[in-house]
Amino acid sequence: MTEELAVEAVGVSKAFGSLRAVDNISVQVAQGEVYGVLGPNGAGKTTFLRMLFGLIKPDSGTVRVFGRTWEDAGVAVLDGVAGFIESPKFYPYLTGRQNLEGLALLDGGARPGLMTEVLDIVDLADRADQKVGGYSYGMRQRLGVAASLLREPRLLVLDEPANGLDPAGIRDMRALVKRLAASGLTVLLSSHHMDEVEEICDNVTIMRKGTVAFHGTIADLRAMAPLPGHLVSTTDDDRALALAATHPVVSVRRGPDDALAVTGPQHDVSNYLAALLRAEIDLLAYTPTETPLEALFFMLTDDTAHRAAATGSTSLEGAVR
Ligand SMILES: Nc1ncnc2c1ncn2[C@@H]1O[C@H](COP(=O)(O)OP(=O)(O)OP(=O)(O)O)[C@@H](O)[C@H]1O
Repeated sequence: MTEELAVEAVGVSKAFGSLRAVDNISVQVAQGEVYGVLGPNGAGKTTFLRMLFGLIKPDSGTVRVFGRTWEDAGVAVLDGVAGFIESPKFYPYLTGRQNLEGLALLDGGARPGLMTEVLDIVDLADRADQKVGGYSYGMRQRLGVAASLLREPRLLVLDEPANGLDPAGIRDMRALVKRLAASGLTVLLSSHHMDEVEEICDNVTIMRKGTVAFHGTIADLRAMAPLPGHLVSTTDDDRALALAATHPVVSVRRGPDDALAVTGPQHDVSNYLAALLRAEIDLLAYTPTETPLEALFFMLTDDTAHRAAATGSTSLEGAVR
């Protein structure tokens, strides 16, 4: 017998007036996997997650969570599901532990030892008795995960958990999600960072303007990604261009800002750069442009504003491998 899916959304749509925020989305999340819903701002990720939690009702389509629909089971659909949409909210004048105790009480109490366990998991045991008002944004996000874990869920749903975090906060949040996944918990998270999804997810749905732009494994996604690109400045660009003829796998063209745009498999690019040095052409600057997966994300989602902000780059070159 095949195992019941954690989430099965079939042909789900939601419009706000004339805006089709989610347009015929189908997603299957298997138990035990980390599933990413990726897309730029306004792609429809939060609207989709809201429908899973029953916070809004789809106009059409079916959402099943562990086999149950809202129509059949009502709020019992959420048995075994926890998480947060947008940022979790806490009382700033209470400690982290007091906030969690209050939430546990509302849920009918937590089993002995659970509070300590969840504080340990989210790495807040040392700070649990300090007021939340003094917590960093990352600590509040982690406390939000702790609050979800108090329900001992089988499925954890996180809406952009790393949004607004500094690099250390992002690192801690990713490490936390990986720990939770390793413990067997199913995690469904939304993100607009390709690197986050690549690092922690098994499968991904990329959304663009309410629709699915890509759906598959991270390995499938990598296979579609364009080759890595670099901007290179040398002491003699004319000779560097001429030398490119002996490295046919590598594409070398004049790029923006007088740099040479060098594209190709990483190993061949390295060989080409070594050949430049042997020919006594020095490198003055060497800058990777967006990563191949970032480039693919921008291609799939047509997210030009985000892309310019993220990379300062204006063109995407390179063959599809
Ligand atoms: N309650 C609402 N009423 C009207 N429009 C809405 C409502 N909720 C969302 N939208 C619109 O639906 C679209 C999708 O929004 P949604 O928040 O789902 O996107 P998102 O992918 O989560 O974006 P973000 O990364 O910015 O959170 C947006 O254009 C948004 O303005």
